Amino acid sequence: MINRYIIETSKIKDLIAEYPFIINFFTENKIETKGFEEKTYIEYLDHFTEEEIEDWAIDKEKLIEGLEVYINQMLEFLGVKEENIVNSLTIIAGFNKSGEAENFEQIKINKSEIVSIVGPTGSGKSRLLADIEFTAQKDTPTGRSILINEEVPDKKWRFSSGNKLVAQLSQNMNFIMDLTVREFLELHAKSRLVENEEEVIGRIIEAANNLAGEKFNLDTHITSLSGGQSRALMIADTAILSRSPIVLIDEIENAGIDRKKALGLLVSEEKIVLMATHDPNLALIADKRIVIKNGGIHKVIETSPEEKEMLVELAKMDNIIQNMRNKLRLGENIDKSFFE
Ligand SMILES: Nc1ncnc2c1ncn2[C@@H]1O[C@H](COP(=O)(O)OP(=O)(O)OP(=O)(O)O)[C@@H](O)[C@H]1O
Repeated sequence: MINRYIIETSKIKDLIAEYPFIINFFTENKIETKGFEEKTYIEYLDHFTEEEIEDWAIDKEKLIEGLEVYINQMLEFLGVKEENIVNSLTIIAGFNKSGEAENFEQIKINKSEIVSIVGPTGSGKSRLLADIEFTAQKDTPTGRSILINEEVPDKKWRFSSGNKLVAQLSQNMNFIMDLTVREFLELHAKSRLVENEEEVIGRIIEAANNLAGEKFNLDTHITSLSGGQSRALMIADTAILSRSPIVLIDEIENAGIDRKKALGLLVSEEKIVLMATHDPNLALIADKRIVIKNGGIHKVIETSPEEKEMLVELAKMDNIIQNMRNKLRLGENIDKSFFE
């Protein structure tokens, strides 16, 4: 929570760095802070002449109080009450399936980082995700421990349902109830006590349509969404509405959505993203990849500059394939011009 003291004493540039969304408040209230970055908000408000205050009906007290309320409401909405902020997740080594110590001491993953998890079938990728979800403390088959913000996490993460540490996005989204997209999102928004429900629902449907190939709207029934559309909806819902600071994704390669945009959306909401994937397009977007072998973390590879460079070529290849797919879908013929 922010209080009046912080607003009165912080420089405008520090307020913007800490609470970037206040730019919206400034714009809405026609507050032009350019040139005043080094001043406090109060100093800015004090620079107006009596005449200007009268002409523009500037209500200083209202603008100070308004900013305080705005910041606190946004923090509440974004789920960043102080105690819920997760800046880092640390995995402390345990043992592989043969009982040998894992090949590392600890791995720290920071907010807004993407980490991919690779390894053969049955090697223990899901086990690692489960350790994180359960915030293991040497009490799972791997003997690993998980730290949050470099400390043994509060038990609330394990047991509270509305305040989960981890949101899981899995390959199969089976909707049981036949609701419209709007009813479905309203249910979620209500259970998460969102105040500006309409606005949030609007943002989610827009983000989801940005990810999905074919558009859908709020009156579409969720049971009639295609696989790609429902996944896009779940990703947008998780990114925007979920308070869980950590998102685990299980194989989104065949999802029929714009996967890169989906990752971008999740990361822009300051979440830690761990995803099991073997798709080079995604695995190389990650900052690191954890390689699992025989139940243990075998090594951690930092994505190299060369690999990052290859993403450009990979994106072109991916585009060619996507275009071919679209043509096929539309019943057209494919020719070699795709490779030119
Ligand atoms: N370090 C470990 N010690 C003991 N058992 C382990 C360890 N790691 C994984 N296991 C067990 O091995 C089995 C397979 O692991 P898991 O399901 O996590 O594999 P996976 O890599 O997710 O496989 P898939 O790619 O098929 O989904 C599980 O029963 C899991 O509990």
